[in-house]
Parts: sequence; C-alpha cells; structure tokens
Amino acid sequence: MTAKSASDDVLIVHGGTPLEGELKVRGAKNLVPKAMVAALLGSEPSRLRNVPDIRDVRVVRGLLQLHGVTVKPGDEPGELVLDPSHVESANVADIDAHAGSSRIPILFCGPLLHRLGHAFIPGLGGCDIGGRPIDFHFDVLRQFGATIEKRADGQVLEAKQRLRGTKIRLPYPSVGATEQVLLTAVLAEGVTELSNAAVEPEIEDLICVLQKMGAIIAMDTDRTIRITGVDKLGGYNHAALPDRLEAASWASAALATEGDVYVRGAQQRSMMTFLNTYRKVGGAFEIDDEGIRFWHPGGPLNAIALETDVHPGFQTDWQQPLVVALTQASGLSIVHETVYESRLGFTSALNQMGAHIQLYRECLGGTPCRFGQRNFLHSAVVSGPTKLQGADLVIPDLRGGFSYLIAALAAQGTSRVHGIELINRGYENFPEKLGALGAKFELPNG
Ligand SMILES: CC(=O)N[C@H]1[C@@H](OP(=O)(O)OP(=O)(O)OC[C@H]2O[C@@H](n3ccc(=O)[nH]c3=O)[C@H](O)[C@@H]2O)O[C@H](CO)[C@@H](O)[C@@H]1O
Ligand SMILES: C=C(OP(=O)(O)O)C(=O)O
Repeated sequence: MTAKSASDDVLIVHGGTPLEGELKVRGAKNLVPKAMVAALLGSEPSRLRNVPDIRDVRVVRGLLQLHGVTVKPGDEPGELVLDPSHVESANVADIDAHAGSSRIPILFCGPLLHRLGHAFIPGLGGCDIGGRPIDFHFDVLRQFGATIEKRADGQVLEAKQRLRGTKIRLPYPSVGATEQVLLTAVLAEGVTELSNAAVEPEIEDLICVLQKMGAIIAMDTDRTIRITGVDKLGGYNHAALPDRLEAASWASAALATEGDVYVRGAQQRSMMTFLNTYRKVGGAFEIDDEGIRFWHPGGPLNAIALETDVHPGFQTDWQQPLVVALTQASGLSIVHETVYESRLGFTSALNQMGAHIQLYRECLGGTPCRFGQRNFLHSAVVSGPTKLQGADLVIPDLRGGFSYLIAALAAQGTSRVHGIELINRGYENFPEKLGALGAKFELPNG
C-alpha cells in the first residue's frame, strides 16, 4: 500500500450497527459491459437500459469510443445509446491506457475482427484470484480462422478473410470463453457448435441481446449452444438483467450484521442456488415482484458445507461475502472453492479481526476439483461463531473488498478499510447505499 492509497482511498467504519432499510440494484456488472461490446456488431444504434454507474462500464465506454462508437445517455436514467456506424481502428497506446482494471477488452476480439479485420487486445485486469489464463479464448479464435501474434504490450489479431463457424468443446465451462464464441460466431460464416458451454444467467441475457440484433442461437439442455452465422446484425433495445452478485452481497451483509435489507431488483430465478444456501445457514428472505427482503431472524446461524461451481451451482462471486456471515454461524463450515484457485486469501484479514478460518490444499467438498493435489489453498474450515473486532484492512479484490466492508460493519469498534476504489468496479454508489441502510462510516476524503 502506498502512502497515497492509505490516506486517499479509505472508508472508516464504526461497526456494530445492523444494516436496515432498502436499496436498489441495477444491471449486472457481468452482463452490461458485454452487451455494450455486442453493440459493435450491429449496423444500427442500440439502446441499453438499467446500466449502472460502475467502473467496468466506464472502461468499456472509453474503449468503444476509441473505436469510433458514439456512446450517449438515452432518455431515461441509466440508458445508453450506442451508435457503431463508424467503427475504426484505435491507437494501441490509447487502448492500453483505457483498458484499466477490467477483463472485458478480451471480448472485443470477435466484433473487431468482423468489423475491421484486425484487433489489438491489451493486458487484462480483473480480480487477482487465480492465474486467470486466456488460452481458451485464443484457441477458439484460431479455430474461427484468426491469427494471433503475442507482443510485449498485448496481442495482435488478424482475420484475412471472413471468420468461419466451427465445432468447439471448451475444456471447462468458462464464462468469458463462451461469450467469446457467441460474439464471434454470430457473424461468422456457417454454423458453430459449442459444447461444455457456460450457461450463467448473464450469458442467457447476452444471447437475448444478440437475438434481438438478428442472431440465430439455440441453447440445448446439455451445455451445447448452436449458433447459425448471419451476414448482418441490427441494433437492440434491452433492459439489462439485475445484478444477482450485488444482491447476494447485500443479503450476506444483512445476515452478518443481524440486519434486515430489502434489495429492490433482486430476482428469485437467477438467485435460486444462493437462496437455498441462505436458508440453510438460517437467513430469512421474502420474495415479491419487485425484489427480495433478506434478514437475520434471530437465534444462532447454522454451519454449512459449501462448494462453489459453475451455474447452476453456487456462484464463486457469492462466496467471499457469505464467508463473513459464516464466521457468525455455530460450528464448523466447510468452503470448497472450485472455480478459482486463489480466492480464499482474503480470509487472513478476517482472522486478524477474530475469525477462525483455516485453509487447506485438499478438496474438502464432496467433489475433487481441478485444484486438488496442486498446492492451492482452495478449501477452508470456518469455525464459529466468533466476535469480530475492528481492524486496518487493505482490499485485495472486488468481492474480497465488499467482504471486508461487511466484516467491518459486523465488528465491534472502528475499522479503516483501504483501497475502496476497487469496490466501485462492481458496486454502484455503495457509500450512498450504506448510508441509506444506517451504516456508521466516514469517507475522510470523499
Ligand atoms: C466480467 C465477468 O463476467 N467476470 C466473471 C467471469 O469471469 P471469467 O469469464 O474471467 O471467468 P471464467 O468462467 O472464464 O473462468 C473460470 C475458470 O476457467 C479458467 N479459464 C478461463 C478462461 C481460459 O481461457 N482459461 C482458463 O483456464 C479460469 O482460470 C477459471 O479457473 O466468470 C466468473 C465465473 O463465474 C466470475 O467469477 C466473474 O465475475
Ligand atoms: C471476479 C469478478 O470479476 P472480474 O471477472 O471482472 O474480475 C467478480 O465480479 O467477482
């Protein structure tokens, strides 16, 4: 931590007050930037509604503008109008400067190859929760007919002729690689068959966007997606699905602080697995047409065994916030992280606050995963309940950061949470939302 980040980017939290009240979640961080990239494929303007003001959206907006797309606010709040009539090459140094902390630049490959015949992809950002290779992406792009040249500052891709549909089997149902295939196959010549695809709700919503543009995409029940390439796509008018990851984060905060929070926009369908787990832990919820109320019903919480997985399993981005609530459950909880090999490092700071969390290299869940026997501390035993005490915390990644906020809110005493700018990557206006829920905090430089 530099002296600058220590003093400029800090939230001082006075813990011990239950979060109570209402907030609204808008469009999903893991859909909105991708729908914005999809607009590049169209020959007409697109309208995207329910767009949150988060850093990943700002990064993609900047990258689209660098490539000649005009991006303007629409008539209603949270609406963007994206006009791709004049797509052009961008200066490599500018792309590098704009790519920032996001992983989305990799998804520009297919659309830029279709529009310009070439693309430059800078080094990627995103959360530091594992190696996060992009080998699947480049393997599939080569199968479509692209050539890829690795350079020190990024990758240069070229399509000498129209990309061709192909038959692909992903080694693992990667969200990003599935989106890469979708965004490339829709304008490729002929049919693409993708098996072992990811089927997260955000992917289904991206498919809805592409279908509105004129794409032909069929989803089978066995993780197979068939795309019939078309010659031209139009624009879309779409309201992004709400952010189920943010909704679950606030639900976990309600549980850990013994609070009661209504999350307007939260949807049962995309959160079913989370809701089942929440109920097993002892959290209460009530669903209506506008959102979901989450609360701690009093009494002890239950320890559980939890394994993260691809959809429809327990989403890995739900894991870190819920672990804070598990420190308040009676008994031993087991957490097996099977999506990212290094997503449990954030627990050491929770231990400094008084939690008892022990990490293991073994697969402690029921299913052996890719990380077993490979020296990754990817399983945890959480022993609770433990009282948490305020501490000085440095945010390691997006969800880890929100977890530290929850821990600081649940703890006795005062915490200083450093590096809160990272949270802006995926949580819109979180200080305002905390304020509306009655949290006691100061933003000394805000
Ligand atoms: C912007 C966005 O939507 N981010 C989400 C997306 O990330 P992202 O799309 O990066 O995640 P992936 O689903 O691709 O990654 C899953 C696993 O596949 C591995 N892998 C992936 C690609 C590849 O080329 N090679 C490879 O080995 C990764 O290292 C990881 O272990 O899905 C993740 C899993 O639901 C979520 O946690 C992220 O919030
Ligand atoms: C891991 C995450 O995002 P990203 O893929 O953008 O790093 C996340 O949202 O928790």
